[in-house]
Amino acid sequence: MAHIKGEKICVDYPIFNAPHRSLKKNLLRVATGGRISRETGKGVTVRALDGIDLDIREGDRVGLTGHNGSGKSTLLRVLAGVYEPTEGFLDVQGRVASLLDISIGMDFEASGLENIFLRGLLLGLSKTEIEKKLEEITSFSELGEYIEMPVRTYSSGMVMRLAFSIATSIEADILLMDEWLSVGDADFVKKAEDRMRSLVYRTPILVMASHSKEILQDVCTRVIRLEGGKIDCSSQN
Ligand SMILES: Nc1ncnc2c1ncn2[C@@H]1O[C@H](COP(=O)(O)OP(=O)(O)OP(=O)(O)O)[C@@H](O)[C@H]1O
Repeated sequence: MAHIKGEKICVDYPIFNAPHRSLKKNLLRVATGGRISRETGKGVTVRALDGIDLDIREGDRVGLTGHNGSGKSTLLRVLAGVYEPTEGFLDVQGRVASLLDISIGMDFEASGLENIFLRGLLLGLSKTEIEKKLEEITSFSELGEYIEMPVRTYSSGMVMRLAFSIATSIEADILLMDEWLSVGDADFVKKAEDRMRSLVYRTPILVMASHSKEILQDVCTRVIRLEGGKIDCSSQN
């Protein structure tokens, strides 16, 4: 069974070359960002996550919301295994698909077809799995003969179509997203929306950050609000 369990997760970012002198207190009283600390001997750090407890099970579609700098992307990266918690415990059971930056790792000198393999491998698919999906991904992208051309010859919208078609072809137990994905021109957007929904509803667990109340209400079964790296318990539903 897919499952995410976290206890008192903290993430500190060390800041190199940061000024050691604090600005006046009234300037520091801001509504955004993690807590900046200047401990002697430790240098300057930003505590982006501060004691996060999580218990996410199959069937949960969890929305992460909160101000800029409240820790949403950091939490997604911790769940994706990009960052290790500085403190606390995290157990992620299941195959994780991270759609945090769908065009990362794209080789612009390689063809669309070659990029399907490259991206597929990065997403954790085997070569055989990618071969099985090749036809479907190519046809969904509607890139026609361009699929055999180097990606550097694509427009930015064409690159996103390709990246989106690959990213949404995966099968995973846990899906991580930074905002609802929507790409392409008016015609493509409609079918991209259907494809996103199909992916989200067939994946046992979704964790998605979003600033859109409508998307969170529409897609998620519960919402976690982060505030300065902590869970705002009063806002959970
Ligand atoms: N690479 C980094 N180095 C240092 N500090 C960082 C880094 N990435 C994020 N932070 C800090 O961590 C805190 C949380 O940032 P994070 O990107 O997780 O917030 P967010 O909720 O995703 O924000 P947004 O809504 O703007 O995307 C902020 O205070 C930010 O300044």
